[in-house]
Amino acid sequence: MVLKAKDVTVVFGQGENQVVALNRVNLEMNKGEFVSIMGASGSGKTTLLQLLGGLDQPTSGEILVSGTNITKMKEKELAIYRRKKIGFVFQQFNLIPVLTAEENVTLPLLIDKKNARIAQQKAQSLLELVGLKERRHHFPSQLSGGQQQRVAIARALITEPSILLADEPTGALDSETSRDVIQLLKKMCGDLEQTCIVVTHDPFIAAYSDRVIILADGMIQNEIHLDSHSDIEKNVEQLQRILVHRLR
Ligand SMILES: Nc1ncnc2c1ncn2[C@@H]1O[C@H](COP(=O)(O)OP(=O)(O)OP(=O)(O)O)[C@@H](O)[C@H]1O
Repeated sequence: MVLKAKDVTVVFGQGENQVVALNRVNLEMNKGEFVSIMGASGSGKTTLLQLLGGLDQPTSGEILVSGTNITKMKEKELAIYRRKKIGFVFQQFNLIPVLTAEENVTLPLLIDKKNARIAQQKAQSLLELVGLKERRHHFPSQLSGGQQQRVAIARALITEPSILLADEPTGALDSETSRDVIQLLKKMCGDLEQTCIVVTHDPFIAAYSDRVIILADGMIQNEIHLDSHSDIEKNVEQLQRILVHRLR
């Protein structure tokens, strides 16, 4: 098991303004699993992802990553954890506009003081894997949304993280590009045996998962196991049937 959340609670604010964003969540994820987190707006999806990525700490409970309790870590240690173990992909790509695709992908290794030439070679092979070899010298503004997200995926994978966290990675893309991006993410994570956790509102995206976790009011309301190698359309239908009742 690569990740375990034990009785995790997150409370924001105080008194009348208090919001319980996560309420005693328990979760386990295995190496190589591809998991989606769904739920209505405000159900706690982003909060959960941020905890798992070490961007925030729970009010109570524990998060264990490969057996290490990250909730006990100080900020400096957490920053190292994030840099070495976690890859992040966001809805808005978050590429640096003045850097080329290749420079954006290289950056996490340079920040980690790795050899520049090796970083460049690694970036080039990742950009080839995501289908952007010919565009590696383009700036983000010269790339389509789907291409920018491919660069962001390559950037997230360059440090060989054991967990890849994606918050609405297809939220800014049209449906056809979204499908290409989620298929790429799944293939890359599968090839590299990484655990991938995707927050999404879209059943067409969640349909590619091994497991879908549905949050409601900060609690896990339902877990659906899918055969992600089977007919994706069948998975979409199954999810839509369940979500019609759950996501009101
Ligand atoms: N920094 C914060 N301060 C106060 N309340 C917060 C904070 N962050 C999140 N919340 C609240 O916690 C709850 C869960 O928020 P979260 O962003 O995790 O939901 P979500 O499921 O990701 O929503 P969405 O789908 O709209 O992005 C919401 O009620 C939200 O208003």
